[in-house]
Amino acid sequence: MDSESPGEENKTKSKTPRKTKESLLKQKSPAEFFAENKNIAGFDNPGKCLYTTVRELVENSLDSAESISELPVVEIIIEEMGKSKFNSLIGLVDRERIDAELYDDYETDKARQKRLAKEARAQEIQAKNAAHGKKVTAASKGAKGRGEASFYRVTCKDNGKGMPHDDIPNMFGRVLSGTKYGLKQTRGKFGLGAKMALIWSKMSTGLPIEILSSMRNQSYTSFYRLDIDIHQNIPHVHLHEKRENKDRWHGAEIQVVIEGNWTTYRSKILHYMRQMAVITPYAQFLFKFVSDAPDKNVTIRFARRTDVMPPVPLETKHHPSSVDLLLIKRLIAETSKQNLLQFLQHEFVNISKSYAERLIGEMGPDFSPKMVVKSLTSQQIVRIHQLLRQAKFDDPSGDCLSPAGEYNLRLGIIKELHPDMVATYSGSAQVFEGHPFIVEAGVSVGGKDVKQGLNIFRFANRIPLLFEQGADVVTRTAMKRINWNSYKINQMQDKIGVFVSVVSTKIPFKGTGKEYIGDDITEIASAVKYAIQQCCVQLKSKIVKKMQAREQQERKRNLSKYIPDATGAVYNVLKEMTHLHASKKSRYSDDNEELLRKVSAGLITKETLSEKLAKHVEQVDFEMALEYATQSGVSEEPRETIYIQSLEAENKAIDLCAPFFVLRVFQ
Ligand SMILES: Nc1ncnc2c1ncn2[C@@H]1O[C@H](COP(=O)(O)OP(=O)(O)OP(=O)(O)O)[C@@H](O)[C@H]1O
Repeated sequence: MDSESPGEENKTKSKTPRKTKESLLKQKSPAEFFAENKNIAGFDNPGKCLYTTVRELVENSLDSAESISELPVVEIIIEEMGKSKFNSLIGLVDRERIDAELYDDYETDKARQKRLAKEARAQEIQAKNAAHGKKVTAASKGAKGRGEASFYRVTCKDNGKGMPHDDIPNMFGRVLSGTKYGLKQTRGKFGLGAKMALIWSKMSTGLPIEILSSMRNQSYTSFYRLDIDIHQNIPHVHLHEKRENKDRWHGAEIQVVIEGNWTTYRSKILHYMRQMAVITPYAQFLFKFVSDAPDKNVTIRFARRTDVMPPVPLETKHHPSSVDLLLIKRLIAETSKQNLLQFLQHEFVNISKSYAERLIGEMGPDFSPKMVVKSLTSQQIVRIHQLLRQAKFDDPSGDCLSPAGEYNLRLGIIKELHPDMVATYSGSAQVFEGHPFIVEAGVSVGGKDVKQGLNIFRFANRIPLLFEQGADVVTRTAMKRINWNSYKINQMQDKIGVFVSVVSTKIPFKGTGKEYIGDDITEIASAVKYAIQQCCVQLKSKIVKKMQAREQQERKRNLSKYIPDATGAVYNVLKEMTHLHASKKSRYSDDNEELLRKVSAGLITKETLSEKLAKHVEQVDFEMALEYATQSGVSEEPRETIYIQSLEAENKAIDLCAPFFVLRVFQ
């Protein structure tokens, strides 16, 4: 019963306390919960909703193509719709404002004058700043009303696996349903993303989602237009049909119309796409933003840069030390194995037959290898759980994971930042709560459009993470736990790029928005620190060599600087000596006499002295460079490959051929 009748309320008032509305027991469906708390899934405001919708659709597309080892081709189109276009889409007639004062953005004439004057002043300051080369910030726009919503049709098309016809309604219309709950490295996990896009579309435009999909070798495509019943968390299908699939296309095309804000989230969306292209260089992306104002249109094609895909991540079994009571019960309910021995051996990783027998022996007299696993009592299951938590097991292997790979990471960094130097490192698999994980890192110094200080790029299961940077384990480690100075890197002045990619069967994201990995997991924090440090060690030796080369150049420059003065002084002394010698005021040894004769004959001049000294500096410098190169094993000089041809019998000459010359050596 929802509420009591007023009459009854009055009657009971004095006797029993009134039952308030809040104290009535109610239930909420998961869809209702997420609709009311959409921020925890990354749907905070219209701008962020547009960003997260794009993200969820793109990540589903990549998961889908990779699951069938298809090089991904993903097209994402955001079509901006003015209010009129949107209204005509839903069959609503545009209305002129009659009562202007009713509106949130209404301004009196006086207020308008005031605002315009303020804007003019701001523009003047901007112009002055620009003239003085100072940074110009975007001028604030005129007052904008709350109600001025922008609508966008977001379409994402891929060449992935597609979906079985009958599963589509639940995949898109039932919150917390998906195919990625297994123990496997995937971008998606919660069974929520696509549904949140639909819930937001329902909340902001009232429009359903449209899905076109076909699986490999399927003669038809499935078309669905569907909605979600938020209160019951069930799909509500408006239309579904099977259409002819002449081209045998496979993949999915999802279309949703939502409220958004391109202006505020444009740069985030483009950054996301760019970073996704960096970490997924084997995918081809076409991104389009289409507006009524053609100058706002954006088309970016992120070309495929390699045909080599990382291996497909494999589904793995649970590690015995990571399971809880609920999970053990579920595994027992779902297992096809008959007895306890088979169950332990086959439903977990790292339990061999002999180890399973030892474990069963340890469980106590109530247990035997042959006992029927489905007949275990609750107490017995608790005993199993206790033992699994205490016993020793080998760590899970990282073979089921699919890291980006050092090659891809390096490729991405070079493409993104064009750095002066870069180092990468790929760690071995480690474990957190029974889940294997791998950390890869890259650190770069210098580059184009890179700001001074730390520029951090984070990836988790090959998803770029753009929000909540401050609390993330990578940011904290890079800022607080790396002593950049000790690697000859200046944390404040150098342009440092830090790229870290973590892959795992379970990424411990904080929140369902998949925005960041917390800093409280020691295993991950220390692996991240180690990976960054390994890159820094490599960079340090490069930096030291560069510094030595620079010092050497400096020394040469300094020595050369004094050549004119030094030769001038020496030549003046020689001139003086020549005079003294000629006037017989001084006598010199034979060697010196010869020298003085050359000076008076004009064979030794200021110029010849200077030439000789310059040659000497050159020689000393060359010898030092050689010594340095032999010591450090580097040759900074450009090399030219030359090829030796076979000896010719007649003239016994060898031709050394380079692209620009041939050197013939006679014997
Ligand atoms: N483009 C697609 N191609 C094939 N299957 C898809 C596609 N998009 C969604 N799906 C299917 O729909 C399911 C639900 O997708 P949804 O985005 O709601 O959740 P998820 O990707 O499983 O997890 P998460 O909420 O973490 O993203 C997926 O598990 C997948 O099976």
